[in-house]
Amino acid sequence: MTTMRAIGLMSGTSMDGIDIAALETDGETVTTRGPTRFAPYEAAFRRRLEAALETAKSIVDRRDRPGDLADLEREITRRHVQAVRDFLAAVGEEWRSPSVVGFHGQTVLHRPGLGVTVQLGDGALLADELAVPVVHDMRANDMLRGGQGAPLVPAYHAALARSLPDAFVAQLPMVFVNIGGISNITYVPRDGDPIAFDTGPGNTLIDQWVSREAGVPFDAGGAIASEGSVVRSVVARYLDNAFFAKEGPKSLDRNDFNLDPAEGLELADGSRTLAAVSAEAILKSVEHLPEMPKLWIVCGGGRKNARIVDDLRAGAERMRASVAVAEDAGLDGDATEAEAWAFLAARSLRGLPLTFPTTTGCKEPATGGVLNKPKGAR
Ligand SMILES: Nc1ncnc2c1ncn2[C@@H]1O[C@H](COP(=O)(O)OP(=O)(O)OP(=O)(O)O)[C@@H](O)[C@H]1O
Ligand SMILES: CC(=O)N[C@H]1[C@@H]2OC[C@@H](O2)[C@@H](O)[C@@H]1O[C@H](C)C(=O)O
Repeated sequence: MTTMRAIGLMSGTSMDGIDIAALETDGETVTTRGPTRFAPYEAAFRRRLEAALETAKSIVDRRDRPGDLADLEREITRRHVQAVRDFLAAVGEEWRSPSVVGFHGQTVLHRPGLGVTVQLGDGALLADELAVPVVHDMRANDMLRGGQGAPLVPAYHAALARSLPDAFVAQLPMVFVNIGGISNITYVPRDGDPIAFDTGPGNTLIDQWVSREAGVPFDAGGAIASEGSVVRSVVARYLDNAFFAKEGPKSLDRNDFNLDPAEGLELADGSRTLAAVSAEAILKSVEHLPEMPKLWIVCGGGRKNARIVDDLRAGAERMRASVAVAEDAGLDGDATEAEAWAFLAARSLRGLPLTFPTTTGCKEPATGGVLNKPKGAR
């Protein structure tokens, strides 16, 4: 199978902007990881996206677009068009004519129990504007086949794990951790399919906390948390949630956890405590794994919060495992999800499975995604 150049676009639950990454792949192995870029959302647009989560609660049919959601969908798509144009203008010649774009869109509602997941993003419009085939809506088919519709990044994590230098491959079974707005893990065994599930709140509670209490969008480096102490009773209240005892596959909506248990804490103690919640929620995942992982590789914006990573390291050490941030393994921890969407688009074009019974709970391995050919190619 010949390889293709693919672009992946991720606007995740942190709602901080659009991650863009290019990949050369055949959808099974990763030949080259290409250039990346981040197009941030300004504070006002982030607030509009947050408001959309409230509006989206009234959605019954996933095609419903109540309130301003139809306008917002066009605006999100327009921003992706611009982000890709800026990206293509900045990259080397060899990356300027991608074969396909994998488009995540913005999740505004995720209710796996009801079989509903909604990502705002108009794949046909993006394809027409860019004059490139676009694969979008990659979660829906998995849900139709009995899956959670998330996480989808495990197929890529598994391919990445096997592409790492020998010293890392020797540490299978390993776990990839993505600390985005929500955190999720992929357990990669020595043989067989990966096991994956969402593990709990990643940065979203920390972001909401410092935004409200200090007027900043995130706790850069974990500096605010570094001034505070962990309040164990609050961590215990968060971890008491029935979600953690549940076996995977399982997935979360951004609103499944909120700041209630942290109310009344002082700024720095709140940040430190929520960082501990993020780390401990991830570590608790071993209760649902067949074997202790030897290595945890940490991707996503949360790896830049030193307190989360410290807590992860301390917990992993107690389990005789080590923690590496993505860059220690030669990866780009900001781009992993966008790369995954490029990889999944390539898989979708080939009709390969995006999800597995062990990653989302689908009945059998399921492909997915909607292919939008640009005007003129239809
Ligand atoms: N320098 C930093 N220090 C601490 N935290 C950071 C830093 N930079 C980014 N972050 C955190 O990372 C978040 C963005 O992470 P990321 O882009 O991985 O999330 P996402 O893709 O939106 O989410 P998801 O994986 O849930 O879809 C920010 O909202 C912020 O909380
Ligand atoms: C419904 C939805 O958008 N879920 C996101 C979210 O952010 C992290 C976690 O929750 C994960 O399940 C998923 O994203 C990643 C990219 C995934 O599907 O693998």
